[in-house]
Amino acid sequence: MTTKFDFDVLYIGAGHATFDGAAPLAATGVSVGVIESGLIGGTCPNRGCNAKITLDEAVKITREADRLGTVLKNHPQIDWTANVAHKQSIIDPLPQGLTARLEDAGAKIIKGHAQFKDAHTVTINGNQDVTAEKIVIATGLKPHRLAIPGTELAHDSEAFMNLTQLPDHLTIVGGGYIGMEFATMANEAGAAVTVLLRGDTVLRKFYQPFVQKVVADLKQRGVTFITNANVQSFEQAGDQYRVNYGDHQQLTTDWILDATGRIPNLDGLGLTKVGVQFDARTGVQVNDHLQTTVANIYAAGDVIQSDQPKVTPAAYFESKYLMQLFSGQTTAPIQFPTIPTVVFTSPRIAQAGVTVEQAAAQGLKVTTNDLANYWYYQVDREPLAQSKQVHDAAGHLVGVTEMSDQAENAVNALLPAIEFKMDRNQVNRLIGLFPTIGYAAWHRA
Ligand SMILES: Cc1cc2nc3c(=O)[nH]c(=O)nc-3n(C[C@H](O)[C@H](O)[C@H](O)COP(=O)(O)OP(=O)(O)OC[C@H]3O[C@@H](n4cnc5c(N)ncnc54)[C@H](O)[C@@H]3O)c2cc1C
Ligand SMILES: NC(=O)c1ccc[n+]([C@@H]2O[C@H](COP(=O)([O-])OP(=O)(O)OC[C@H]3O[C@@H](n4cnc5c(N)ncnc54)[C@H](O)[C@@H]3O)[C@@H](O)[C@H]2O)c1
Repeated sequence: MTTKFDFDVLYIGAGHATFDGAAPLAATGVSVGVIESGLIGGTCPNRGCNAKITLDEAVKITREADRLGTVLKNHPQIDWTANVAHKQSIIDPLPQGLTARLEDAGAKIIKGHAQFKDAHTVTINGNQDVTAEKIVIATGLKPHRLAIPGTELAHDSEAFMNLTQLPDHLTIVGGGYIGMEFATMANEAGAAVTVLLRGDTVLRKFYQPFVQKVVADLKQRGVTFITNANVQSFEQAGDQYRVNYGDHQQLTTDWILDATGRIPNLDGLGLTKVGVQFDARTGVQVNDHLQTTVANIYAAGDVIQSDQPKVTPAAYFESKYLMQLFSGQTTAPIQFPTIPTVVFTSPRIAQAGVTVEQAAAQGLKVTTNDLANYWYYQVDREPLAQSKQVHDAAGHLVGVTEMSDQAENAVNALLPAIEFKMDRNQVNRLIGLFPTIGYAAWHRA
């Protein structure tokens, strides 16, 4: 591109929004720099998806072992301390592997905190200027913290996943992805769990009848849900903590997880100085080329204002799009494919495409499959397994939502049919391995 600057493209942040595209971009000969203040890989590998799914594996197994109790001789239990050590052994090598992926492709990694000096220059740790023709803001999200007295006594999801001892009683504020996934893990590992909800809705972006079944199951397993909790303050109470909520109500707990959402990570970035428009709550404004209000500055991943869910598949796709844009493979606006989402409760709830609610509004046909009645879901005795398929008037599958232990795999299997609007003949030619969850899902496409 140019020799006027240190780099053709400089990324701020080294998460999925960067590395999935920055490595192949560097491999095309474009000169690429990546600035990272923390661990290479960002949230997903180090304190998000990979860490969480490793801890969850034992949850899935003990739940299944429970159901197959009459078949299995010894009932397994989760050793939380060992589980956290196992998680650490899985994620520890990831930053090094991702560093190699970037550097082997020719990208240069610069460790430190970046702040804009002008539209082409960022200062690292206040003392080193780096210039680039194009700069990508990919700084992700950080935990939102409740603005109440004692908020410093609460912790975030990363701290929970690093707990070497499981607290006897855990209080979780928030009923979103983190609240529900972590309530599931802590409950199965043996902690008493109380979830404090702002209103009475949990996982509001997921199909509510499925969510209600998952919540009812967690209640049956001992998790307490307090609706309209209006959390007011946290206080130290000896070795424990007091949570003041509602109308002079209190509970005592050993550990508090603030799971009230995540907000754009724009600390000390200097966006106002260079004229990049942003909103502190919703993120950096971008157009349909992921370009900010400053022409040579782009943004991708969790940090952008977008209708897409704040999940790795969206960050991955945006990163790949910028790679294509910067290497001259495209000039077209970004066109998002179907971005699927899943909450890793037990069972999971996964969805892609048109939701059941949207289908109702659009008059589309919704079919229900009671998967618990299907023999393959009876192999591991799944009591909670159902799926909903949405078809358009021509019979194309346009949406699916599933609640089951392998809902993520079922939805993955159906993505091509949704994304490429396959007709009946095409669907009929996709013959999956039998017996598998993918086959079972295709059977219903
Ligand atoms: C607990 C948890 C579980 C999750 N589970 C899933 C899941 O199962 N599936 C899924 O799809 N998604 C999941 N997510 C969401 C997923 O992690 C994010 O969507 C994804 O990581 C976004 O990538 P990103 O590159 O946009 O941001 P990040 O991965 O957050 O990367 C941003 C990077 O920028 C760095 N940075 C910030 N400011 C600066 C600066 N000024 N200078 C230098 N560096 C800076 C940060 O240190 C960070 O490394 C989870 C998130 C959490 C918190
Ligand atoms: N499986 C996945 O893909 C996955 C898993 C974990 C996290 N994530 C990502 O991380 C992000 C953050 O997750 P999250 O669960 O923190 O956020 P979230 O937005 O999913 O949920 C936040 C919850 O906190 C509640 N809340 C907000 N203020 C409150 C208050 N004052 N009192 C009580 N409750 C309050 C909200 O009503 C909501 O239920 C998600 O948006 C998601 O993109 C994804």
